[in-house]
Formats: sequence, C-alpha cells, structure tokens
Amino acid sequence: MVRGNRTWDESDVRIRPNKRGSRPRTKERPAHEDAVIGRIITVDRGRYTAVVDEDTARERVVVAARARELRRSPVVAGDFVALVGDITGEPDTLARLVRIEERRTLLRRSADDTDPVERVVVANADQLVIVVAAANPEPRTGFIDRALVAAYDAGISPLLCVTKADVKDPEELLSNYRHLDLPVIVSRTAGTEGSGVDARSADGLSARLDRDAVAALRGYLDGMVSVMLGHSGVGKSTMVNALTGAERATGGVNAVTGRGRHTSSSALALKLADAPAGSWIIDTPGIRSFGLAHVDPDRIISAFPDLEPGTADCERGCKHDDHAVNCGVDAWVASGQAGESGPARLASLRRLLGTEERAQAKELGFQ
Ligand SMILES: Nc1nc2c(ncn2[C@@H]2O[C@H](COP(=O)(O)OP(=O)(O)OP(=O)(O)O)[C@@H](O)[C@H]2O)c(=O)[nH]1
Ligand SMILES: [Zn+2]
Repeated sequence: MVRGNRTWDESDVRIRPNKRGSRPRTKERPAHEDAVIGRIITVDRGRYTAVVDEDTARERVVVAARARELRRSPVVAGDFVALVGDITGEPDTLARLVRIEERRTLLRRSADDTDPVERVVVANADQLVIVVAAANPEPRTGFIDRALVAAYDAGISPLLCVTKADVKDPEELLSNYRHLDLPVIVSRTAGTEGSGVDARSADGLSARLDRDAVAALRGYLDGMVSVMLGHSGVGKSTMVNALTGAERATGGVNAVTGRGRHTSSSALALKLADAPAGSWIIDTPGIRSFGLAHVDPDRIISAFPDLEPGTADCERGCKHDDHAVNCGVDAWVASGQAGESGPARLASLRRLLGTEERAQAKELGFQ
C-alpha cells in the first residue's frame, strides 16, 4: 500500500463525494491522491470512526485521528473525509484524516440564541426527524419550531415524529402543525404482542413499538441520510433500534460499532436494515437547547409557511416582530387564514424573532 506523506494543501480541490463514498476522480489530483473517502459514523474523544468501501465486499470500519492542519475544523457524523496511512481497519490501527469533503448540508445550532459559537450537529443529512414525546417528557412547540427553522435554513427536509402516543393523545400538539406541509408520524408501544417490534433503548429498557408506526417512519427513509433530533428520553434510540434491527445486522457497520457499546453522548450513524445503499439514520444525543444565533432573522419567517403569505401586505422592511406596526401577518392570522392554530403559531414566531433583541441586550450588558 502506498502511504501518503504529502501534506495537505489549501489548494486541494474539493470534490463532492458520490453517494457510495468512493474515491473521487478528477484530472487535478488533490494532495493525498492515495486517500480513500470514508463516511464518518461517530466521533469520540478525538477518534473518528469512518466506514470505507461502503456497500462493497471490502466494506470496513476505519478509526482515524485528525491531521494537525485540521485540528480546528469540526468533523462530525455524516461527514465524508479523506483518509491516508493505515486504512486496513485492522484492530489497533489508526488512519490519518487529512481532508473534509465539501458538505451537501450542515445542521448547526448554538447553545442559546445569543451564543456566537456555532456547533455543528451533523453533515450531509437529507432529512431531519424532529422527535418529541406526546408526554414524558412534555412536548414543547418552541423546540419543534426551532428545529424547523434550523432544518429549512440548512436545506434539510423536516419530519415530525411524535412518540409515546400510548401515554397521551398528541392531537392537541399536532393541531399546531396541521397547516404545514410537514409529514407527521405518530408512534406508540404495541397494543398486542404480535403487532410490535422489540426495541431496546440505551437505558437497557425494552419497548415494543407499534409495527405500523415504525413502518410509517421507515417509509420516508429509503436512500436518505436522516437525523433524529430531540430531547433526552423522547425515544430516539428506541426508534433507531427498531429501524436498524441492531441485533439482526451481520458483518456490517452495525455489528462492528456494536450498538451496545455506544454511549448516547455522541451522534452515531447506522445503516438502515433492508434498505437501498445510502440509507442511513443518525441518532444524536438528547439536546437541552437549540440556539439559532446562526440563523439570519429574515429567514426565520420561511419556517412558518402557514404565516408567510401574510407578509405580502407588510410595509417594506417590516420585521414581523412584536414592535412591527401594521404587520400583515397579524391581519392574516386575525382573518383566520392561518387556521385555528394561527395565534399560537404567530406567538411562537414572535418568540423566535425576539431573540435578536435579546442578543443585543446581552451585548449591551442588560442581561
Ligand atoms: N410508553 C412508551 N415508552 C417509550 C416509547 N418509546 C420509547 N419509550 C421509552 O422511553 C425511554 C427513553 O427512550 P430512549 O430511546 O432511550 O430515548 P432517547 O430519546 O434516545 O434518549 P437520549 O438517549 O437520552 O437522548 C425508554 O425507557 C423507552 O423504552 C413509546 O412509544 N411509548
Ligand atoms: Zn410584517
């Protein structure tokens, strides 16, 4: 095997990897032309686990450390990276991660709305599955709305998955989203033994999820990279296990990474069971807050397509926030065109739009 000893170079051409993550072909050879491209499945204490030669007989998992030049660049689950050095994937070997390939999408958040530090959640996701429980923990529309803003901003399609419908009827929660073009999946534990899929969660407890509910979410995932996002305890891992059949996987990535060893403290990408190549689901650790400091306030309104038509009647430069005078959105909601949930949705929009104000106040030392 040829070893890459050339250093990484800023002028490296960035090539969009193809779905299978195979080596890019181009006339302008980047540095490290012997590199292989891998898909990052998890990151843990400076160790980057990638799958290479995906969906071929040589598919394997390679653990790598970041080259010094990349020390400041975040590398996250879903990233495609160039790997050199020992890429055999044998036990106790360590490859070198020398380049991050161009990202199709990037899901970001900040700790809160005033925190300028951007945290990269996952790369190259096609879909964001926003997971909330009907109860225990209580669902928060604010979280859903924030996740929707982040998804639209990143160019990722959102889906809403409500778990634990066996505990509480989610109807009231869902009424807020009926006017959106947002796919909704309602999940619950199985009523009878035969109608369930056994799914263990990270806490070791087992839930039997309703087979139809799992199938309903499964129906959206073919050929896509989907990321599960939600507060701790809503049932993300349970659903992911039901979808990936962690126990059933043989030889592939799931068996190698060993779902059981994975702590829920970092994101983990898993191949979907019985699915076309390129179908992945990324489980993320439960998050407490989803700050939107990185999103331009002017773009927040586009995450509210049920309210946005009202802006046609706004005065130029209207910010549609609490201070807006003659904001068209008020009239739109008052006329009932945003449906019964209009007032609640407008309140949610205004809470998000108020965050800029909060950021300024913080800067000025008022908070
Ligand atoms: N009643 C009921 N319990 C569920 C359902 N789905 C998951 N659970 C239970 O909820 C608890 C939390 O599930 P997890 O899958 O660990 O939640 P998580 O979202 O992955 O949590 P973090 O890893 O902390 O982010 C477990 O005890 C599950 O068995 C459901 O539909 N109904
Ligand atoms: Zn307005």
